[in-house]
Amino acid sequence: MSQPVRVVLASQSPRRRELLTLVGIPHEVVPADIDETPFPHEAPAAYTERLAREKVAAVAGRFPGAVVIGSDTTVVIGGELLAKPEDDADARRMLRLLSGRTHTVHTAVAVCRGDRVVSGVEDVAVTFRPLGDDEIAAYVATREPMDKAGAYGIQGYGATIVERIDGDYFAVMGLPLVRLTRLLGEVGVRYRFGAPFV
Ligand SMILES: Cc1cn([C@H]2C[C@H](O)[C@@H](COP(=O)(O)OP(=O)(O)OP(=O)(O)O)O2)c(=O)[nH]c1=O
Repeated sequence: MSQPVRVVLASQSPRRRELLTLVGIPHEVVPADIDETPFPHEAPAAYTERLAREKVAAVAGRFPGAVVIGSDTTVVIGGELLAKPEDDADARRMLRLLSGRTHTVHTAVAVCRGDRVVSGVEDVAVTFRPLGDDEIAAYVATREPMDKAGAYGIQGYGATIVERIDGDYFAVMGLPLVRLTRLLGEVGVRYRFGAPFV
C-alpha cells in the first residue's frame, strides 16, 4: 500500500512555496536560519549546494519520518557573487552590472529523508537586455528586486528584462522542479503529478 509522505519545506521563500504548490506537493513551511557566509575561495556552485544542504540539516531533526526540502539561489557575474541587495543603491549597482550581459544563476536543492541527504545544483545562463539608469531606478522603485538574489525576479516585471535563458526557468525562480523530483526518487519517494508517496 502506498502512503502519502509528509513534506517539510525548509524555506521562507514565497517562490519556493508557490512552485511546490504548482506541482501539487502539499507541504509545511519551516524556515531554516543558517549562517550564509561563504568560505574563503569557495566556488559559487559548491557554496550554493552547501547552503541547501545546511538548510535541510537545520530542520530535519525536528521532523523524523518527513521528507525535508531545502534550496538556495545565487547569481554570479564576472566572478562576483550577488546575494540579495542590501538597499536600493546595492540593487541599482547589481542591475547595472547585469545590464546587457549574460550571468549565471546557480540553484541548489537538497532532499533529506531519514539519514539520507541528496542534493544537486542547476546552472542557468541568463541574458539581460541593456538597461538605462532611469529604467533601473524605476525597477528598484517597484520593490521587486529587494528580496531576490541578483536584484531581479524573472517571474515578475523582471520578465521584461530577461532576453534569453539557457537552463531550467524554475531554477532561476528558486526551485528546480525536474531536479527535485529526481532527488525525491533517489530517496525512495515517488512523484506522479500530485502528492508524493512512499
Ligand atoms: C534570480 C531570482 C531569484 N529569486 C529569489 C528566489 C529566492 O527566494 C531568492 C534567493 O535567496 P535565497 O537565499 O536562495 O532564499 P531565501 O532567503 O529567499 O529563502 P530560504 O533561504 O529560506 O529558502 O531570490 C526570484 O524569486 N526570482 C529570480 O529571478
